[in-house]
Amino acid sequence: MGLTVLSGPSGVGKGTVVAAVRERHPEVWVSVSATTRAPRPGETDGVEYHFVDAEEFARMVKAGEFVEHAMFAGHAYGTPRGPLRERLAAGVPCLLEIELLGARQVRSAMPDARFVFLAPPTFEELVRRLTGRGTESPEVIARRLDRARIELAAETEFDHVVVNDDVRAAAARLVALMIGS
Ligand SMILES: Nc1ncnc2c1ncn2[C@@H]1O[C@H](COP(=O)(O)OP(=O)(O)OP(=O)(O)O)[C@@H](O)[C@H]1O
Ligand SMILES: Nc1nc2c(ncn2[C@@H]2O[C@H](COP(=O)(O)O)[C@@H](O)[C@H]2O)c(=O)[nH]1
Repeated sequence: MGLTVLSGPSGVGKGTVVAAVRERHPEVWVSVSATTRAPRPGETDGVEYHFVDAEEFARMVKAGEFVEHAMFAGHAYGTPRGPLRERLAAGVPCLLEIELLGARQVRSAMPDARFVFLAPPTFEELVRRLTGRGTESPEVIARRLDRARIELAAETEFDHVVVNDDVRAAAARLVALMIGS
């Protein structure tokens, strides 16, 4: 139980696997991060993210409102502290979907958390997924793939590796690690 951190390169399918977990396991609470990036079509403020501007993000950092925060491909992302603290205190299984630098910060602050790396079946498949999603420009895709190489090299820092070959199977493996079912 407690806190699980899910990381993995951009486009591997973290959001898709987390959505599958939520569908079948409403008892799992998923943190909603703050970000300075613009919403993608179909994203709603307060659902996928709290979309904030750089000034508000800086204020939140200064006020100590984040458990962790990091820059990723030109935008800031952070995990709000208050909601996570409340759910953990209530004994709710909590899930953070965050990139590598944030995961390392959580590892330092909360070493008892469980750290899971979501890996692609192959690098070529990762490129196909990221490109096929169609949400980023070629320049942003290139930045995210540069970062993906760094993230993939850090796989061994994690307690568990789940390969996202099939969404339902990967979600089931993640839940089994989180709550043992
Ligand atoms: N197991 C899978 N097989 C095939 N396609 C997948 C699989 N999992 C996810 N995808 C597809 O890959 C694309 C990227 O998935 P998703 O947006 O969930 O990735 P992500 O890791 O959350 O990315 P980011 O970190 O950039 O937000 C989506 O188009 C999604 O439908
Ligand atoms: N360190 C953090 N990383 C986060 C957080 N929320 C999301 N993320 C990660 O950022 C990248 C890009 O996300 P995208 O939605 O723009 O594709 C991805 O790896 C997310 O997991 C956070 O609060 N802190």
